[in-house]
Order: sequence, then structure tokens, then C-alpha cells
Amino acid sequence: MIGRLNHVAIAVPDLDAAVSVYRDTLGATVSEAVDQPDHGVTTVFVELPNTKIELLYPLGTNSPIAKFLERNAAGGIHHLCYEVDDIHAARDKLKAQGMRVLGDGEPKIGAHGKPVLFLHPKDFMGTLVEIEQV
Ligand SMILES: C[C@H](C(=O)O)C(=O)SCCNC(=O)CCNC(=O)[C@H](O)C(C)(C)COP(=O)(O)OP(=O)(O)OC[C@H]1O[C@@H](n2cnc3c(N)ncnc32)[C@H](O)[C@@H]1OP(=O)(O)O
Ligand SMILES: [Co+2]
Repeated sequence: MIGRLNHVAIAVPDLDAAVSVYRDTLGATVSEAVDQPDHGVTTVFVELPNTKIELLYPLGTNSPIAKFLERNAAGGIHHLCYEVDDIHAARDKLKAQGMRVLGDGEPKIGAHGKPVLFLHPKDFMGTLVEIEQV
């Protein structure tokens, strides 16, 4: 079912500082900051040879990462995103296996313009999992 690791997301308390660490200290290529109002975050992607790092900063008053940052004031790894060929088939198979799909269960368009879904961290060894159809 899952294919390539599309990205590892890090929630950050200071987006500019995080961009500077990846761009200036680590010498990586970073994207512009893009607001994702449907997801309640602003994202910056760090392009790596074999995957991406998604820097996440809260957007708006109801961001799903706000509580995470309250618990992790310095920031932290927030989720892993795996690629799937068919997000509806993957969702249905996961639900049939008793896995919890977050939200209303319908894919939303994510930062790459592709459909994404999130799976409950308690079903995946304490790791929030995102699947993205590519
Ligand atoms: C668009 C872009 C893209 O890639 O395209 C994105 O990624 S958007 C990325 C932003 N969007 C999302 O994250 C959407 C999916 N996330 C969610 O629906 C929510 O964040 C959530 C349901 C995972 C957690 O919500 P919450 O923090 O308000 O809930 P709670 O505080 O009650 O947390 C419930 C339990 O899950 C744990 N928990 C919460 N967040 C995480 C996490 N990131 N990783 C691992 N565990 C987590 C808490 O510690 C708690 O465990 P305990 O009970 O033991 O204390
Ligand atoms: Co993501």
C-alpha cells in the first residue's frame, strides 16, 4: 500500500528561525512559505535528494498543530507522509483493518496539490501518519 516517504514534517515555534537553520546552517534548498488555510498551517519545504522536510507553523486561531507546539515548545517531529497510488482504496483498506482516519474521512488537497488524509497516531505507534496520493 504505502510507497515512497514523501516528507517528514516538523512543527516549529519560529518559522524564520527554522528556515535559517535549514538554509544557512545546513545549506539546504528551502521553498517560500506558503499558507495552507484548509489545513491551518503555513508550510516551507526543505528539498533533499531523497525526500522533503516540511516545516509547519500554525496559521489562524484553530491550527491542528497549536496543541502540539504547546506540548513541545521547542518544536518537534509532527508527522510522516507516505505516498499511495490510490488514496480512496488505501483509506477503505485501512478503515477495514480498524485504523482511524482523521477528519471527515474525505481527502483534502495538501501542500503539493494532491489529496491527503491523516491517520490517528495511536494506531501507528504514536506517530501521526499522512498519506498522499501521487
Ligand atoms: C497540508 C500539509 C501537507 O503535507 O500537505 C500538512 O501536512 S497539514 C499538517 C497539519 N494537519 C494535521 O496535523 C491534521 C491531522 N492532525 C489532527 O487531526 C490532530 O493534530 C490530532 C488528532 C492528531 C491531534 O489533535 P490534538 O493534538 O488536538 O489532540 P490531543 O491533544 O487530544 O492528542 C490526542 C493524542 O494524540 C497525541 N498526538 C497529538 N498529535 C500528535 C502527533 N503529531 N504525533 C504523535 N502523537 C500526537 C497526543 O499526545 C495525545 O496523546 P495522549 O492521549 O497519550 O496524551
Ligand atoms: Co504533511
